[in-house]
Amino acid sequence: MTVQSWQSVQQEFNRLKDVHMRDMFAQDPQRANKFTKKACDFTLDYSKNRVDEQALTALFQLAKDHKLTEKRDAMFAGEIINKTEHRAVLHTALRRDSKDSILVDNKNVVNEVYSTLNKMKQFVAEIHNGTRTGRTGKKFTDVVAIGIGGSFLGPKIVTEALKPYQNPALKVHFVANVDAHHIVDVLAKLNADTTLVVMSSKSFTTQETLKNTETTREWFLASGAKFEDIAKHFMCVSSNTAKATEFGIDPDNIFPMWDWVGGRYSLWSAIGLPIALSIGFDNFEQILLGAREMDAHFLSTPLEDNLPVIMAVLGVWYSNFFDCQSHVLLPYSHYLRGFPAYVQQLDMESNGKSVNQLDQNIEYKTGPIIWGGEGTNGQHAFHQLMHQGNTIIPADFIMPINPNHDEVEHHQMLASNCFAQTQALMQGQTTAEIEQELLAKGVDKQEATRLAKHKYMPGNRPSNTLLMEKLTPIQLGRLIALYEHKVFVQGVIWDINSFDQWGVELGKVLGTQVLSALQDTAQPELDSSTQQLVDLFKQQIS
Ligand SMILES: O=P(O)(O)OC[C@H]1O[C@](O)(CO)[C@@H](O)[C@@H]1O
Repeated sequence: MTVQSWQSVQQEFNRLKDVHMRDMFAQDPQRANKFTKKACDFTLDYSKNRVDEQALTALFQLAKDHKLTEKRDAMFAGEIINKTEHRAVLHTALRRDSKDSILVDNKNVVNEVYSTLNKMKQFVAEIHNGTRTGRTGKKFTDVVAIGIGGSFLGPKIVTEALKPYQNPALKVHFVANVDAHHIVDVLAKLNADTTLVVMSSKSFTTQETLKNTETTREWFLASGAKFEDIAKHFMCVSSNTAKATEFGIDPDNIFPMWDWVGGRYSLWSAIGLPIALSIGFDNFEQILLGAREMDAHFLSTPLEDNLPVIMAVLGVWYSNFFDCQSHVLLPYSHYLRGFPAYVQQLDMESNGKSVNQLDQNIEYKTGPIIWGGEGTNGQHAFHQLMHQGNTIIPADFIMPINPNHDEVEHHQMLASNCFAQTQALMQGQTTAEIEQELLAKGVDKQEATRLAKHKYMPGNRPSNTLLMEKLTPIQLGRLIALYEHKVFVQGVIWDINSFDQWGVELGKVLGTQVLSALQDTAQPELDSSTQQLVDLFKQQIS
């Protein structure tokens, strides 16, 4: 980080670190209005953060000094910004207008994107209208979507979030884990004659995905199908056409992916095929359109009014100055219950880094631990620590104002809990207030003083509230793109490469070695603890 920007923000932190948001609200009746921005049908209220205009100015300057706008434009233009894998980063090309042009190796990638989208569109229509059937001529009723990480989380959470748009005649089942309890349970309910399998793996080397697909292929053949029937039932999305064909997938059934799309940024590509199969291609296009709108907002809005930038600089403020370790996502929406897990991969796989773009080790904090869960459930579980634990956890409260049901009172209760949690986190409750309450209830003075200590709510705990009118395909596209860009901005400020993921590789290599020890096909050198676990497993497995 440039020393000057760092120092300016540090000064702001020193000025504000002991100021309570209660006092900020009391002193400025315009505070909520001042720190609320509307864009892309979102309202972002970030007034319950420990900042004022001066601190925010320093934070935006930090982003400017890290050449945010230049780096953002370089990403959108297809420059090789992933410098450890020597790749462009162009998930935004997946949602561009068909008339646009972005050149990678002298090829307009937007044309490739649209030829794949057209192939998806035709495929989805054929499955939905029954012109493409299974081997016995029956219409498909189920899709088993196999993939993991970025080839799973995006399609799964989007399909789940858009339940009201799902086609009831075609049920999509997602399977990721190599733990066969999942695939076995899923397949047990299905009829192979009416089941379509979509295997998604950008690399086509991922152990879990290959194994689950093999198991599904065995199940399919055991149903009486012949080897040549596989072509009618197994589709695949991959950038590794050679490996996919070698595996037995018909080349016509391979939907392409490109190395300029990272797995965790890929739901907009053919990796989104299970989404389109579930909610229809028109709705899938709406998701792309929403993301395109958020891209336009990110590209053209001054940093001070730019939603992903505001959320990003606030995150940096808490990680690097308040020393916060985690960030919690709290969707007050059952349909968005998977969103924290999605952002967890997006953010932690992107920004969990400790070497900068100049190949130097860095000491400052980078990506926070992302976690969360749906409201109000969390209020009866982990919110205790958010309110009274001795660590600050910045929170994003996310809520659609209009639900997809007619239970008005339920929704009012949901909203009141969401808003009240932001209020409780911000204002807290002083020991004097608590003591007063206890005395009024007839508790004696000594007991009231003692209890007040335990009931004390420090408050001053920051949160953003992100409201949307309704959770629709277009709005979900905007929401996901908002978080993608937030992660990008933070990566720029931390001067890291947000687009590689070397940290997951060693586990894969060692996993293969340990497997050879479990299967007695090799005797790798293992540390005594790992060897002991292998021996125990082999002794006790029946
Ligand atoms: O699509 P693939 O190549 O099977 O990879 C799945 C996931 O595995 C990872 O490489 C991590 O192991 C993710 O980045 C990726 O989304």
